[in-house]
Amino acid sequence: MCRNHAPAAWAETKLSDAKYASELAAACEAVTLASKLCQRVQQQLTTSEKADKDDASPVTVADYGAQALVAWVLQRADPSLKLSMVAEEDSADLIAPSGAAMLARITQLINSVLAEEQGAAPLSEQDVVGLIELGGSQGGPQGRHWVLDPIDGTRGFVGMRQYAVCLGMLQDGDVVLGVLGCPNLPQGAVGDDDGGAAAAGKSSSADVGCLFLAHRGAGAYVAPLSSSSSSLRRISVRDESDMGNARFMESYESRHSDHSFTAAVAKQAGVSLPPLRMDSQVKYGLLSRGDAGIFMRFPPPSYREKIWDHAAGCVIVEEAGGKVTDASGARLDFARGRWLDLDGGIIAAPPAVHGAVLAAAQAVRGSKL
Ligand SMILES: Nc1ncnc2c1ncn2[C@@H]1O[C@H](COP(=O)(O)O)[C@@H](OP(=O)(O)O)[C@H]1O
Ligand SMILES: [Mg+2]
Repeated sequence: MCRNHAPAAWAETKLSDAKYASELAAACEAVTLASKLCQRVQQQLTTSEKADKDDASPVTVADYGAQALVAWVLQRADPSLKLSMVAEEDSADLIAPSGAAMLARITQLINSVLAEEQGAAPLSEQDVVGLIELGGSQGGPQGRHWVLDPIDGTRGFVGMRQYAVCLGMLQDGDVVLGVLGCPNLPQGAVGDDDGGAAAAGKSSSADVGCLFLAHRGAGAYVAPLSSSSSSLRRISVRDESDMGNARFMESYESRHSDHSFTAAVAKQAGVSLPPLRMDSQVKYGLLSRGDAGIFMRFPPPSYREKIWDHAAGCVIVEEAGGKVTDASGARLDFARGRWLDLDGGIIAAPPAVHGAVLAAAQAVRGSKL
């Protein structure tokens, strides 16, 4: 029996008596706690770590720490169930002799967050390894699997831009819950194109930090990350039929998504505003909140997408009234294991706009064959 109760802010919404309300409450608690750990690490990044974007250590500590905390909350919420979690990190590097110092650093960080935020007893290094190893599930079409990216947008995290803690719940092949913790995202509308760096610079201010959440059939919502249990707002995509006013979003990193291809698709579709480039699934949140009208992602052909990079964002967009497909128009299938095999790329937008962008993408693809 899941012990989490629906927060007070859900009272007037369809969430309060929704089928997976207690699981969603646990997911929100898990993502909020993991986001606090990430914020703590990001605020402590030294000048040299910020400057050297290839130094993986701070983001590695936060990645492992966030994964262990999410597993800790989910397991505590329902100790009677064996947790199945498909998550990005594994313990191999930590249990190797060379990982001893890193494991000690992660355990110390987790314990300081647990003591301050939960008043919980400290975990041992063994506990931490065990929690991280819970993320090794293969997922699949049957039963319940949690899907976690502990830090999506690792380059944004180190670059002091946008990143997100992303947690979805897959039930018999369908993603039924999604939660995104976005510590650097302003609560007000975002319209600039600096990759979110300006917002990250103000990350301690009260109006920065968002929690997006969705329950299949009960809507998509946003709350301030710091007070998500007391405040909630239903969100929906902005159906912009005038493509001249539509803004599209794509990856900040051009190696993750082909910027020249999306520029050609935008031109073909009649989109004239410049793109909004941001790291991570924050983009799905912005689409769901109506800050921008289109999301496009076209990775190199050899790249294989993973389910944790899209599961939470996808259900949030769909519950906000949007449509998410691959480049041939098929819905994303999260039930095939850890990988998300899809055709060409991802397009997300309100239904009418989606059709126009899909047609434009297919025309541009056709012209390049
Ligand atoms: N060469 C590549 N092509 C496409 N996606 C890539 C990539 N290398 C990494 N990624 C994925 O892109 C994600 C970030 O997406 P975005 O570009 O929207 O910020 C990364 O998530 P992580 O940061 O969790 O590793 C990673 O999974
Ligand atoms: Mg990711």
